[in-house]
Amino acid sequence: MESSSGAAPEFDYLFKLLMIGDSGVGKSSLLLSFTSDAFEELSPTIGVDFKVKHLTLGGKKLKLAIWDTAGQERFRTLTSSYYRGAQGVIMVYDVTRRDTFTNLSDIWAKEIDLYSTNQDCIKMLVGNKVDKESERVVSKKEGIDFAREYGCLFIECSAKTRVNVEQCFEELVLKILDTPSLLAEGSAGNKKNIFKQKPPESTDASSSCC
Ligand SMILES: Nc1nc2c(ncn2[C@@H]2O[C@H](COP(=O)(O)OP(=O)(O)OP(=O)(O)O)[C@@H](O)[C@H]2O)c(=O)[nH]1
Repeated sequence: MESSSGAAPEFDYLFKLLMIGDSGVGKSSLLLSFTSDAFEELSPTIGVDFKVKHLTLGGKKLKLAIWDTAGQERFRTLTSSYYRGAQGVIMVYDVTRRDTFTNLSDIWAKEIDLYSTNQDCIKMLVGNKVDKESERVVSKKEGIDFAREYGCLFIECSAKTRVNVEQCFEELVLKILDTPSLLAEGSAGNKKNIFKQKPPESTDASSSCC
């Protein structure tokens, strides 16, 4: 996206990331923690929410368009379209709720297989709410084993304390930067990049809900 004045491009790569997982696991909280360094009580997402984050990683200027989907079935509409063109998918579960972990294989991994348009799409498994260690019911080893079986990256974090939140997004992005087919798609010069898809009110550094 080079400006007509010939100024330096706003970014080298634009990547679309998607967040999925059961309702209440902390997807929106993780996104808020990453984009605004904040943690506050949030209402359940309706449909899909969207934020943009600029960062420099691996010497590249990046623009991340991060789509935060609703976990509640009744708010999930147009599901397949969320996946279109995503270079990375973040699958979140709550380490204090076993059902959110079992639903990874029952629901969320199946959805990725069904809808992801990108064979090389990088998957990141995230066990959230590790600040509630005394209430933990899913062990770190179970997370590691699941990630190995499904070919995902893996991290445990807390949106509340911000432990590992930046690492979660950065490790995913570094892996995307390491994958030539995904890089080509996200390149600023690629006319088919995801801003042709008109995300819901895609305003910079802000969020919108539909
Ligand atoms: N203790 C703790 N609570 C968290 C953490 N992350 C989120 N929460 C809380 O968990 C609840 C659900 O968080 P959300 O971010 O709305 O969850 P969500 O996955 O986006 O839910 P949907 O929008 O319904 O899909 C809220 O009460 C959050 O404050 C965390 O890391 N630690």
